Amino acid sequence: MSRYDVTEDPLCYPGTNVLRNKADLTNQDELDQFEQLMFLTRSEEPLPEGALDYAHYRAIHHHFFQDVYTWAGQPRQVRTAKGGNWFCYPEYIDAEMHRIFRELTDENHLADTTSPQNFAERAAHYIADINAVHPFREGNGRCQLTLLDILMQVAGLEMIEDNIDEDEFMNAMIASFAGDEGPLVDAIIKIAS
Ligand SMILES: Nc1ncnc2c1ncn2[C@@H]1O[C@H](COP(=O)(O)OP(=O)(O)OP(=O)(O)O)[C@@H](O)[C@H]1O
Repeated sequence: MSRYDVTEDPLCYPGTNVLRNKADLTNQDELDQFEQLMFLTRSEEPLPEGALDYAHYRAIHHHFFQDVYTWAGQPRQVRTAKGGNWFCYPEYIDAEMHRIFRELTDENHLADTTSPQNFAERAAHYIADINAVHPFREGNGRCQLTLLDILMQVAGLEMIEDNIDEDEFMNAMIASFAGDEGPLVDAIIKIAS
C-alpha cells in the first residue's frame, strides 16, 4: 500500500494520488483501511481455482480487490515506479507475465524442488520477476505473497506467517530489482517449513 510514483493517472481522483474506488473514498488513509478490510475479508474465502497461470494470477487479484476497484484483476495501463525503480511498461506487461508463468509451468510450479533452499532459490527468482513487472496498479505485494504461499503448498512446504518480516521482504524485493536475489532467498527460507 505504499505510494507510487506515477505518470498521469486517470484512475485517480483529479488532482490527487488517491485511486478512484467503489466506496468513493477520497482520503488516502480511509481508502487504505477500507482496502485492507476488504482484502482480509476476501482472504477468508477460498481462492479462485485455476491453472497457476497468468489468468489465475489475475483472478486472484480480482478476488481480493473486487470490492474496492472496478479494474481488479486487470493489468495497469500507466507507468509506475517505487523508490525510483520503474516497473515494466504497461504495453509489455501481458507478454512478460505470460512468459514468467510459462517458465513456472515448465518447472512444474516448483513441485519438484528438492529442499527448502532449492525451493527458495527458484521461488525468489519468480517472485522477483513478477515484482519487476508489477502487473497491477495496486495490490502487487499481497498477490505476490499469496502466490508464494500457493507455490509452497505445491512443493509440500508450509508458510510460517508469523516469521514474515515486512521490512526484510521489502528490502529483499528492492535488492532483487537491482539483480541480487540473495536476500529474497533468505527471507523465503525463514518462512518455509
Ligand atoms: N523501491 C522498490 N523497488 C522494487 N520493489 C518495491 C519497491 N518498494 C516496494 N516494492 C515492492 O512492491 C510490492 C508492493 O506493491 P503494491 O504496493 O502494489 O502492493 P500492495 O499489496 O498494495 O502493498 P503491500 O505489499 O505494501 O501490502 C512489494 O512486493 C514491495 O516489496
